[in-house]
Amino acid sequence: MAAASVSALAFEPASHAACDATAQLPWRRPTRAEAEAAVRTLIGWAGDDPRREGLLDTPARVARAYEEWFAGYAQEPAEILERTFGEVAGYDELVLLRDIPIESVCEHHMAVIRGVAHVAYLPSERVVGISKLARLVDAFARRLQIQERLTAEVAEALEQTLRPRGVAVVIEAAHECMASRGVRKHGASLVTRRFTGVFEEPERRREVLAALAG
Ligand SMILES: Nc1nc2c(ncn2[C@@H]2O[C@H](COP(=O)(O)OP(=O)(O)OP(=O)(O)O)[C@@H](O)[C@H]2O)c(=O)[nH]1
Ligand SMILES: [Zn+2]
Repeated sequence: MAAASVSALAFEPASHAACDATAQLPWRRPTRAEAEAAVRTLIGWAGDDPRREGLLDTPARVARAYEEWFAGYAQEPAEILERTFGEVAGYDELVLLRDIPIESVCEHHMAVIRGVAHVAYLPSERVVGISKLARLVDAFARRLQIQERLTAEVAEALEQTLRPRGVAVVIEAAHECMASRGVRKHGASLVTRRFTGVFEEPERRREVLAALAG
């Protein structure tokens, strides 16, 4: 469609405090109607006509999809790790969950980050259900992120809630913003690592990295 006809569309105005980065008003979450209007604006910006039949329901679908992609904002990491188990027969060795698939969204381009996370900790008395490690990763991944912060937040939440002797988090992920646009480097992946407690010691760090490598 021609650019002239797109610019002639009567989009709903996006002049509310929720979207205006320069506004002095406190931020508020936009309504669903405002979110859908913003999607119509982006469809127009892409060069298409949001009024055509195939696109009529798209803003509502995108709003629903956002609720899944960004479900992490509604999750409280400490609650995920609330239930712990103390009957471990003295087990005090490494607990390591490897290859947890992750999907996140980069906060610079809102493009997908996809990869795996490895989460390890050295318990002190209590352990957490392993599914909770994956849930914890998701709670932070399903937000706008940079990988370094995602890595640090997972480690910090485990450290604060479980108080283990040490935590190691390694994430390896490909950034769609580097593959489908910009520098266009398919296959490159970013590796980020965070170590706390005993894993700050070089020897223990080597041990956990060897375990992570399988
Ligand atoms: N450190 C880090 N950088 C990221 C992450 N996700 C995306 N980026 C980078 O964020 C940077 C944003 O740079 P800008 O120069 O502001 O944006 P840009 O002009 O779109 O940059 P290009 O992607 O190089 O075209 C880019 O280099 C991205 O590759 C991440 O998780 N961690
Ligand atoms: Zn990006």
